[in-house]
Amino acid sequence: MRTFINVEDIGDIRTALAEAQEIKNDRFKYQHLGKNKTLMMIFFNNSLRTRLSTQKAAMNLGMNVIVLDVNAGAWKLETERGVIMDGDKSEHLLEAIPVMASYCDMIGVRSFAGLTDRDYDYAETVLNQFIRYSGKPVFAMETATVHPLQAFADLITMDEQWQNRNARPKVVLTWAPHCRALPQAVPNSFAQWMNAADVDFVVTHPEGYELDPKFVGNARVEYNQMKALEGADFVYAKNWSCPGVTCPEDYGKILSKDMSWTIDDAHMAVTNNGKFMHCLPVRRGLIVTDDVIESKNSLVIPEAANREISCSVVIKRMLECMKDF
Ligand SMILES: NCCC[C@H](NC(=O)CCC(=O)O)C(=O)O
Ligand SMILES: NC(=O)OP(=O)(O)O
Repeated sequence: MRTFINVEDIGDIRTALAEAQEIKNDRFKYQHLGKNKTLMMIFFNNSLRTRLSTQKAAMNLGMNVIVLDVNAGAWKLETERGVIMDGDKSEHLLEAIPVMASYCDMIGVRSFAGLTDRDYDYAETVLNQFIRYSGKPVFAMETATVHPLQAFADLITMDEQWQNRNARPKVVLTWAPHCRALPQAVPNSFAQWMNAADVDFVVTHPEGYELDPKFVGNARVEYNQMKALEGADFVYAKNWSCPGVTCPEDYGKILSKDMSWTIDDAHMAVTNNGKFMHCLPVRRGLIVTDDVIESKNSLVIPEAANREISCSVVIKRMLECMKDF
């Protein structure tokens, strides 16, 4: 594996899930693979889980880790070409990338959507520059449009919960209100991975929040949230800003703060004793009530714990390929 961005990069899903369990049973089994190899994690945005779980996964695999917080101590980086750099940005990404790459063997990138220029965000401009100019294997640690390490961890968590059940689970991705405009990376990747998994997948959100067809595929979209949640086995809540699919000028905007979409006991009551899921960090009182997130049906902590496992599979596969290039 040379890049990890989309679900196709992981290949057969059942094989990947089996590999995840193998690693979970013995996290240090492949420690020899990373000896004298260095992972560089580059953060343009904040993180708790990704920072810690990725570092832990790399250490389990015997790697050395360098973490760069671009906004805390590094020169401010210009990311666009053709600009006169007379502002506060001292260095261009096109020099910084090969320099950073010269100190490592593998790169993880966190770079959220700017939410002002849809074409720039959906072209994954920053991530693709890392792929093109670093010459190293690169994985997304939440970029402009995707968060595959999260979606893979979510799938591992659901697989663990659903073991030995014959029927396909009903999985509902539901929009929920938030006070800030958030990216679409988490719902995009969740939708992409659920479409690839063997589940009955439904997406619900207010009108105007339609996700990009590239990710939502043929998933059922239901605008009535309560109807969508009926009989759900898994409820995946997330806020996202307007993806600009039906109305490009609304890209990145908050179209609704409708608090009737907040997941509370009344929402969970219509599910099939459904499990509550969220990638975290979550704002209580907006996305979900205290009672639901603290209930025995809440999977938010196991999801976060499985971030170490999903990342271990990805780094392991990249290390295994290194001898090939
Ligand atoms: N990596 C997990 C989610 C990161 C980001 N959330 C946030 O920025 C929340 C920030 C806040 O609640 O202030 C998102 O939605 O994509
Ligand atoms: N879920 C997730 O990616 O969390 P962080 O933003 O804290 O890394």
